[in-house]
Order: sequence, then structure tokens, then C-alpha cells
Amino acid sequence: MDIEKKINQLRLELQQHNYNYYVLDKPEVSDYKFDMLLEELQELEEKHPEFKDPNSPTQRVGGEVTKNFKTVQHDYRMYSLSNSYSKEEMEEWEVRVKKLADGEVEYTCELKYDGASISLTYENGELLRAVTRGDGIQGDEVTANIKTIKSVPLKLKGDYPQRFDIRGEIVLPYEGFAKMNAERVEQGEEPYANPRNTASGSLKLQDSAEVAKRPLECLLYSIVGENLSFKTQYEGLQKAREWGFKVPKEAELAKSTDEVMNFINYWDENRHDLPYETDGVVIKVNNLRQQEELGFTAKSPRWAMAYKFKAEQAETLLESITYQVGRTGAITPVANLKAVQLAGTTVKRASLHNADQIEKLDIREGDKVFVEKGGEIIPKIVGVNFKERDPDSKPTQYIQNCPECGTELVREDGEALHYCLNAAGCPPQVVGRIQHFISRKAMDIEGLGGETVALLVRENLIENYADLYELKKEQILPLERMAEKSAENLIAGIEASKTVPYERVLFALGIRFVGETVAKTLAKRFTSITALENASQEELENVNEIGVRIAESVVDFFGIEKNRNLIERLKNYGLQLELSEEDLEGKSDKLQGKTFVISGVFEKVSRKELKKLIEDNGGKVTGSISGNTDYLVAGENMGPSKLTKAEKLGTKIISENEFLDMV
Ligand SMILES: NC(=O)c1ccc[n+]([C@@H]2O[C@H](COP(=O)([O-])OP(=O)(O)OC[C@H]3O[C@@H](n4cnc5c(N)ncnc54)[C@H](O)[C@@H]3O)[C@@H](O)[C@H]2O)c1
Ligand SMILES: [Zn+2]
Repeated sequence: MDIEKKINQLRLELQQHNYNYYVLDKPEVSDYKFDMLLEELQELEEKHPEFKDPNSPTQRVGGEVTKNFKTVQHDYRMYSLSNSYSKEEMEEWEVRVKKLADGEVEYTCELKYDGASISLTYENGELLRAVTRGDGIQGDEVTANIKTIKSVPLKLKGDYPQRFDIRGEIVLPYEGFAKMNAERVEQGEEPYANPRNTASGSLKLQDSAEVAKRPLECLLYSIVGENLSFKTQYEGLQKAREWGFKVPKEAELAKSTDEVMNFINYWDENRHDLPYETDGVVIKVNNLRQQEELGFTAKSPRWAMAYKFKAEQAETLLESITYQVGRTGAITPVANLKAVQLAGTTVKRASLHNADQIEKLDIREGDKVFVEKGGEIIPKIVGVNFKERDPDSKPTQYIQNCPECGTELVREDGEALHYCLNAAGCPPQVVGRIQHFISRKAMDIEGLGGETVALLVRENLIENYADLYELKKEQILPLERMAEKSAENLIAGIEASKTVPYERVLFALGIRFVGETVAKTLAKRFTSITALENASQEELENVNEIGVRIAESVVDFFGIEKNRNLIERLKNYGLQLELSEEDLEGKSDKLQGKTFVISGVFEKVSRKELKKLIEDNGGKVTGSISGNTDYLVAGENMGPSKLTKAEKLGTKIISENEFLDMV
């Protein structure tokens, strides 16, 4: 094939992947595949310097600036890193370093955090701005979003320089990521793919209040500026820690490639114990004077090298596909695999998400499949080894009937999942709903666990959650593993749950798409279950954050007589099905549907009180002004940028007194 054509084709392909990855946060190929394509291009360009192009993906940092934020030029360029995958490559790098740098060379070994890069500028000890890497020369100013991250210090301690940039990575720790996904699944939405893309996507959200809800972390690793008071990278890390930054403590000094390899091998094995994702380690020449001698290529520093861990992939046999029925009747396909070692654990099952996913990847029983472990606890199948496919295998037929009760499955337009609608008679749904009802974030019934619920249903002692409130000690005592004391505890726990507040009862009812947050929102707007029951689809949709799907689901729920009877019974047992007097005090829906931004300081109320006033009266407070903002409440010393933006967008600007008059 024509070399020039091949080179151009690779460049175009890589540009598209860069765009998917950095701008859309939705990569379509694995990082490993991307790195291999880039390497292929690099080799071709080296062999054929006549086709050199300064705009080639080998010569440029991959990101871009977006149009949604102010574009800011970096005081100091932000670079990418050169990659290596083996000890040999590390040794070759050491040879090059020693040729260019004067004197003994020492290295700092750091973890390579997998998130989105950020540059923070501090002036006189205060955070001035936060800018994404962008194309390395200029990036997006996302200060308002970064300020919501608790580990980013707004004011520094100690002997910091007058002005400097500090670089780091915004990451989403596994735990927070799993929590966010659990909530999304609960609300019937597709889970996020992995922590890296979710962290990166979070920075680009327009509403800082949304960003604040995400458990992001900012890990710092490098200081740049004039007249710095330290002479090595390692000291720089220590200084940053002293000034108040979050600098992970794993970094170590190494004197040779052998010592570097020890660090690499240790973390290749043990990185799964870290709370966040890492995709390798970064080795840096420790001495800053030597760093200066070494300088930069067009794309990366010569004084640093990333060593990438091998992709966490394994190939194994897909023995069978089975289907699970959740408490809402949602069907999840599960891949049962021949046991295989992956990322330090034995994997036997993988998620297949839904029918589309199976069809898209053409996954079939008996296939050899590639399994990957991202941020999720359950690994996923990312592809099929088609070379090994049995020529007689047939495409997977998604089930049409519920595996538990035989009812025909339904998949509504626009829904990713199939559902079994036999809510009342499908055993896992019956048990699942009661298990959800008693769970910690719902009614939190002490002395009663999921297993016992299943047992009570099996023994025909309960059929639904209302039945719990009629249970007698004498009925449960004969059950397996039930003693006098545990039976008493169980009954007492059920009794105690009668004081659980309305919003949690609402969540406990298990209405499809009504997760914890939605339940809170609904309880605020419809302060009793009767009000909610009488709400029309339209009234529901008019509530902030309540979309068509949720509204429909609520209306459907109350449209079913059985559900209304259950609620009637819960009322009679004395559960909290409306907001208490205390909660209601000072509340109204005067500001319903209005969005506010608060700026500056106020005379009569604190910012916190102001925020509460807005929310208590049905309004919403966000961090930054956008086209959706109705009012800017302006106090003393308001930020000039907010004012300009409000004026530009025609947002109504009101004073403290004008606001107080409104409520
Ligand atoms: N799958 C895809 O479609 C796709 C597309 C584009 C890029 N990618 C992935 O992204 C990589 C390229 O991204 P890149 O240019 O950001 O390079 P990189 O991620 O390989 O390395 C540079 C980045 O590492 C980060 N980093 C983390 N810890 C660090 C530390 N301790 N010290 C210094 N830097 C640290 C910094 O943000 C820095 O910008 C590719 O190797 C590929 O794996 C994938
Ligand atoms: Zn069923």
C-alpha cells in the first residue's frame, strides 16, 4: 500500500479517537489499541521523514478546547508523556537521559493517576483559576467546577511562591463511582462506562451544583513557576503537601532502572488496593536543573517517561448466558464464564448490560470472549475472538419470557432493558421489593435482613411490605435460625420503622425511577402521599429534575389499585406518609420552577440562609449563570464576571431586599 496514504489514514483515525476520548468522553477503542495505532504511525513517520507534519497526532497533545467555557492560555505549556511498556524501553530511555544530562541521575517514581489533567494557578496563596489541558497551549477555564472539589485548597498554608501553577489529575475514586452508578441504575439510566471518562465529563458540566454532587478528587504531582524554592521533583511534592495539596504518598526515589523496575512491579501487582484507578507509573528525572538540560520534544518532556501497565484483559470461554430479574422487573443478562484470573481476582461472571449490547458485539454462547475490568466491580465483555468461533454457532436469541414466572417480556420504545410486568406474581420481584423496602437507605429495619425476607415470603407469612406490619412473634419463632431474642428484635425493628420520615418511605415504596434523590425532590413538592397520588402527569413534569419517564412511572404506580390499597394500609399502621409540621414550617412553592444564582455577601441573611430560603420555597440554587438561570441575587462585592455574564444573558438581577420581598 502507498505509504503516504497509510500515514494519512492512521492520522485521521487517531484524530477521530482523540476527539471521542477527549471531547465526547466516549472512546470507541481500548487505550491499548489506541497506543498501538499511535506507535504504528510513529514508526512510519520515523522511517519516512518526508511525510512529516507538525499537526500529526504524534506531534501534538491530544485534547482540544471546547466552546462551552472561556479559553485560557497556559502560562507554561502542558505536555503529554512518552510511553513505554517494557524494561528494555526503560533502559533505552535511561541511556538517552544520561547522554544529555550532566552528573548522577536520580528518579522520582510516581503513580500515573487515570483521570483528566488540570492546571491550577495560585496567586498570593489563593486559587486564581483552574484550566483543563486542552491542546496543551490553551484550555477551558473550569474554576467554578474545580472549586466544588473538597480536596482543592482555596487558600494555602506555609511558604508558597507568590504565583505558580500546580498540575494534577482529577479522578473519581472507585467507591464514589460505584455509588453514582448504583443511583443511575436505580433511576433506570445506563451506568457510566468508567471512572476516567466520568471524571473528565464532570469537569465539562455547565452546572457546578451538579459537579459538587460527584465525589471527585484532585491529586497533584507537579509545580511550575519562577524562582521556586526547591531543587528536585521529590522536594516539590513535599512542598505541595505542606501548602495543603493532596499529594499521594506512594512516590519514591530511585537511583537506577533496577530500582525503578522494583517500584513498577510492586504497583503493577498492588494497584488494585488503591482507592482510584491508575494506568501506570511516571518516572521523572529528579533534579530540576537536569530537567532543564533535557527539555521537551514537541509533545512531551524528555525528562519523564510513563510506564503503562498492561491492559486488564483476559480471554475465556462464555459457557452460557442467563437472565436475572430485578425488583422492578428489569431483566439483566449475565455471562457465565469459565473461571479466569483478571486483575488479581477470579472472574466467573460478567455483565452483558442489555439486548442491544449482545447484538452489537454479536456475543454467543460457546464463544471465546475478551473480558475487561474497568472501574466496575463486575467485569464486562468487550469483544469476541471471532477467529475461534464455532462455524455452527447461531446468533443469540434474547429471551422473550420471564425466566422466573414465564410472563412475556416487554421492552418499551427508547428503553434499553426488557421488563417482566408481572409485579405481583413474579417471585424475585415480590422478594426484591420487600428487600428494597427494608434496606438501609429506605426503612432501615433493624433485625431484618434480605435472607429473612426471602424466607418469610417462602413460608407464605408475607406477600408485600405492608404485611410486615402484621407479623406476630409467634408466627416467626418456628422459622429456621429464629430465637426468642431475634424474633423480638425483628418485631421491634418493624415497629420502630414507623417513625422513618416521609421522603424515605416514598423511596422505600420502590416506584420505578424514584431513587433517593428523586424521592426527596417529590416529597418537597408534594408534601403528602395524597398530594402525590393526586398529582397529574403535567404537574409532576413541571417539577425541577422530574422528567417524563419519572412522571409517567409515578402516575402508573398510583393507577394500580393494589398499590393504592398497600398505601392505605401503611397509613393505617401509622407510617409517615406526609411531611411533619416541623418540616413544613416556613415552606412554600412560591419559587417553584425558578433557578437562582447567589453572589457576593449579604446584610440581613447569610448565604447559607439565603440558599435555604430559596430551596424551602421550591426554588433551585446553582453555582454558575447559564441560560437557565432566572435570577441573580446580588450582594456586596459580587464577582464582576458573574455580573457581566448575567447582563449578557439578560438574567434578572435582584438585590437582597427584593428577594426577601419575593418570599
Ligand atoms: N481509547 C481511545 O480512543 C483513546 C484516545 C485518545 C487517548 N487515549 C489514551 O490516552 C493516552 C494519551 O493521553 P495523554 O496524552 O493524556 O497521555 P497519557 O495519559 O499517557 O500521559 C500524560 C498524562 O498523564 C497524567 N498523569 C497522571 N499521573 C501523572 C503523574 N504522576 N505525573 C505526570 N503526569 C501524570 C497527566 O494528566 C498527563 O497529562 C493514550 O496513551 C491512550 O491510552 C485513548
Ligand atoms: Zn417474571
